[in-house]
Amino acid sequence: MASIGTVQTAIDSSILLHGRNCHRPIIPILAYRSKKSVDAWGLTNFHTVGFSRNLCQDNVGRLSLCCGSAGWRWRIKFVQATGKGSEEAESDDEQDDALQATIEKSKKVLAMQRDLLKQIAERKKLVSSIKSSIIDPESNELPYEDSNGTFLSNRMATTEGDKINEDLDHESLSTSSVHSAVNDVNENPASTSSEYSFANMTEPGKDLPHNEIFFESKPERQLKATTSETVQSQDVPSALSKSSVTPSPEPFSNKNSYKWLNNATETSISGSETSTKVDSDKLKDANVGTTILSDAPSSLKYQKNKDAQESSLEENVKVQDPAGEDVKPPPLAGPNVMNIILVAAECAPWSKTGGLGDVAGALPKALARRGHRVMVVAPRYSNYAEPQNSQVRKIYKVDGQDMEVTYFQAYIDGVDFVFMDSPMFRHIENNIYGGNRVDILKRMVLFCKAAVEVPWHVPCGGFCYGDGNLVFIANDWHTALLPVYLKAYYRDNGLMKYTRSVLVIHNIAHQGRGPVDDFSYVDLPPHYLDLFRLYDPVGGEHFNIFAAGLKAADRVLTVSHGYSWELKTSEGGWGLHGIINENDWKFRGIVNGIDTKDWNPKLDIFLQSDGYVNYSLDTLQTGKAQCKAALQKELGLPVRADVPLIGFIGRLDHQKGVDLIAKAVPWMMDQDVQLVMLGTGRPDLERMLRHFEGVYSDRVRGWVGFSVKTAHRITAGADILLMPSRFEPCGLNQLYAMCYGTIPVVHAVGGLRDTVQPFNPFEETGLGWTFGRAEANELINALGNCLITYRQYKKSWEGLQRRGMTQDLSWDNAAQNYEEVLIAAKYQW
Ligand SMILES: Nc1ncnc2c1ncn2[C@@H]1O[C@H](COP(=O)(O)OP(=O)(O)O[C@H]2O[C@H](CO)[C@@H](O)[C@H](O)[C@H]2O)[C@@H](O)[C@H]1O
Repeated sequence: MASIGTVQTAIDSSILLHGRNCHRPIIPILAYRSKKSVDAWGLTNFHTVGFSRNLCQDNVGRLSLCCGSAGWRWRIKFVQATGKGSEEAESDDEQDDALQATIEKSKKVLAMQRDLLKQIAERKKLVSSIKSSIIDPESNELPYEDSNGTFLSNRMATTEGDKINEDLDHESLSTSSVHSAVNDVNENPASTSSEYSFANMTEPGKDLPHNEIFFESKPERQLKATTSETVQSQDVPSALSKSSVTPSPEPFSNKNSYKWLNNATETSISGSETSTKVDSDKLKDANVGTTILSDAPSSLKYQKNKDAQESSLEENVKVQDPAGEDVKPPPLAGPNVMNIILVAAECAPWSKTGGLGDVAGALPKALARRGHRVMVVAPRYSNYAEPQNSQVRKIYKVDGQDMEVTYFQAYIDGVDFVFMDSPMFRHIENNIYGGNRVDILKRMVLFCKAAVEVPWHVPCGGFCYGDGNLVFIANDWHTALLPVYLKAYYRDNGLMKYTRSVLVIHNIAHQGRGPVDDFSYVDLPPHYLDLFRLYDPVGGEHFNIFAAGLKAADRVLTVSHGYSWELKTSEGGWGLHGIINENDWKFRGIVNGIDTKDWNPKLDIFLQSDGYVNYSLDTLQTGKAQCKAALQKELGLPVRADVPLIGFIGRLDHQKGVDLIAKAVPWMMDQDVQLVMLGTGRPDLERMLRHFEGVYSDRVRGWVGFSVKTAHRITAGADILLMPSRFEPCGLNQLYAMCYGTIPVVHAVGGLRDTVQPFNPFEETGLGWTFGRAEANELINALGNCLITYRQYKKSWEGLQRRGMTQDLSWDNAAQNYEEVLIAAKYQW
């Protein structure tokens, strides 16, 4: 057989092959790929699939082909029977093709290398021009706390900073113009709206004779999906978004950077097989591609990340070195590298009311360290310093009204942080769960509807995540609608088939309950009501968002082993235990980690002024003593080294057992101790804190408010941390305390039982004191033993501190466990 041409096309199109009309039969040989893949498909991927019966040829040589399913693209090689008719002839032909392809590939690799070297040179020029024209942003790097105690970075928080932000926004516009130019050459069918319509949609796997090949090569697919399968465009039609408003591009404020970006982008998504492959290697290389593209438009970020970028580019060149001398080690996740999007209503340090914010700020970084491409999506409650306006806007319906969202983004520590801006989220930074039930519900409807489409619409580092090899991690009831939307709007309609969702329970006590009529707000097909409808003796029949999320999610996690057990009991499940038990097969507990950069006595930025000092295990005795004295001084307590200083940090509510401390206070005051309590919450408990401070002004401080700085300082300065929580899914404060050589006294429940092994004086083991029932006398008993050890057994005390400080509490272990769950979800059909 002789090849007479190769054509890449969508199906159902007519192909004109001039002068090829003859009497011998023409046979199309097809190679196919999915909608999402931008992977190179070499000649070797051709499969003879015998579609000749679908091939019509008119008398001017126009071939029309009718096969496959809508939305798929095909590569078609046309061959004519030569008369040889033998297998030998066919194999000669294939060898010729393969040789030709290899030569073409080599040429393109060389061209690509030349391009990259040119880009490096241009970049170096740009770096030096930026150096001479702007202030070094690193010089003003220390974070500060705003009036509400919210931890922010003061970089670019000044008027001057705002100006820089504006400039950067202009540059982001230039990015979007590059993206739209790039769309013209983007072959990904997902960017063609008709191909994504529900009506046209048929299951690709069903129509393809070779779908088994597609599935068999999963590990390969997932790696590609994480890198090159990502979608370039914001034009993927949305089942939910009404329209997209993209402002017209403004003039580029930095021609050099635009030029560089343009080069990089063109190279990255070149339609040729070879360059696509090379680029996928580049992207595979631990977010290298992301760094290059995301940073290019911003001269400031560009300067900040210059070292990383230079080495990235050099590594890219090395990776493509045909000699292959310097091969980078594979990511820790190995071939299971995925695109991960964590969606949460709060994310530290930008927004935080408690532990969820800490988790959303830290877990993604640990997952990124394992090699995954990771994004966090959170609402933008106020003007954050780092994130830049991506100029992507979408409109979603909430309760019949059009709501516009705009996305801001920053790339920090290997993670894409995407913040969703909308009038609904603005100006509630001090009360992010505030408002009436329906207001909160509507906010979460908007957040989840939009979040599920972020992987299509928001290019990070120049490339959208795409929906292949993608897993969402939703958190608590606020984002429990996400798994439901993923299913109802997309997967039920054959879309986002390879996207999975995991729902994490941080606290089952808040469930998004309401009357059954609330279903009208969530905008779902009527039969979905069953997922939400729940009956329990307390609430009767009601609407329950957490219930629906637990059922719809592919996997469910909670934040400790102890809590995962408790959730299955009628006492611990708060009405959802039935659903959790029914879904036990997909349920697991993973103990939280901590951010060992933020919460580290050696590095803690809040211990660098006002008499506080950083300390480590080596300087524990002097350093911690100095912090204690600084805390006593700052709070106006007598500065005494010998008095045990007891701390409490947390929400003032029933969960945290503050009332148990209140009952124990009279006893404590007889023990010659100092007590410092920091918290906000129930007004009666806030009043109680103030009352104790008034009555025992020389021994008690009750700080009503939310202050991250004070939380760090209490953790460092206190000797003992009390956590008498009635239930505690994991608890982070006891973990922070142990890292700072502060001994926890806790109710042995949930994650507290998992993480605080009780002190055994005979074997000198354990990490703190625990008590079995949430009762004041039990707390008094445990605290009494703790005080005796503090006063009389100094060596044992030091041992407790040492053991606590030398634990590995980082997120790295937990991230590996999360990865296992994400992989399980991915292979679940
Ligand atoms: N007034 C205040 N000022 C400053 N900082 C304050 C503060 N009050 C609390 N914090 C901080 O908020 C965080 C609280 O985290 P926790 O894990 O103890 O509880 P939370 O109940 O919010 O989280 C839920 O989710 C987390 C994460 O999964 C689980 O560990 C936990 O058990 C579950 O209840 C800590 O970083 C603490 O320092």
